[in-house]
Amino acid sequence: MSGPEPGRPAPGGATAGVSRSVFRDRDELVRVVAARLVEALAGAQAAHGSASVVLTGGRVAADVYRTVRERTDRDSVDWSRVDVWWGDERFLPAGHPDRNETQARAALLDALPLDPARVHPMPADDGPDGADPQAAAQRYAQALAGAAGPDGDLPRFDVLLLGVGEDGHVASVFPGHPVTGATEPVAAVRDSPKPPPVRITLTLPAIGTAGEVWLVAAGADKAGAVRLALTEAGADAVSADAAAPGAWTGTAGALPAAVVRGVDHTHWFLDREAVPPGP
Ligand SMILES: O=C1O[C@H](COP(=O)(O)O)[C@@H](O)[C@H](O)[C@H]1O
Repeated sequence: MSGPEPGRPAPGGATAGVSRSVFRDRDELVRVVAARLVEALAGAQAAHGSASVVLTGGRVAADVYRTVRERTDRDSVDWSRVDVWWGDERFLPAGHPDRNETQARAALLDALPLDPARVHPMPADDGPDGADPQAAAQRYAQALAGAAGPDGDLPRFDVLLLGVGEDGHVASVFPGHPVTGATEPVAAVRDSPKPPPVRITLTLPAIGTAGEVWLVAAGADKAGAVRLALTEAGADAVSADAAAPGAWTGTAGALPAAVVRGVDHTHWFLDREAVPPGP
């Protein structure tokens, strides 16, 4: 591994609060993110009495969830005092295998003694609002507001996990899509460039209320987006003109992965393949 201790700020990083860790391979990356997640949730409970996590979808996230499930120390977290939210969802019927909720439940949540009232999946397209993603997004915003304190629309998010798309999207905020400019906490996404076309997502301002934002990316197909995003984040001095073929080739400023920040800290967890050689 290179870089600072995972999940902890880089000393003297170019941008305050943005740091990264690069792991030998995907397995090591997944192991460390799983370990840090257990540690962070236990730490949040020690500090606040409860903890909250915002889950992402995607392949590497599923591996992290399976690894948390298998950890012998996983019960250092009191799972009955964890609030589980989602950063985005594919707007499909409940139980559909492509829903991020279905993936997270199968990989981890079904094995944990969670309080069902504290598990907050985004609505499905056969839910109370039917196939109206705008109404479903509004419903999720209301659920978030209901869990928030008196002064805000959003509850405390201790750790917010993000996968990173080959195009530099995070959650379901896609580069060049109008959702990048959304200011309400939760947005409906139509015409997603990645299937399925209809989604629900936390917006960039909502993501930015999390204490810790962790971006997790593995594999060479993510290297172009990672390079651009780290350039914009100021966490690395790489050239923006070297995006991998097929990856996002727009300007770094338009890349959602480049602009997300946690309130306290933003950390990139990467494997070596996702980090192209520097200049
Ligand atoms: O569609 C989505 O994709 C991204 C990235 O997924 P990956 O499999 O390329 O890691 C994910 O972060 C997002 O939650 C999901 O809806």
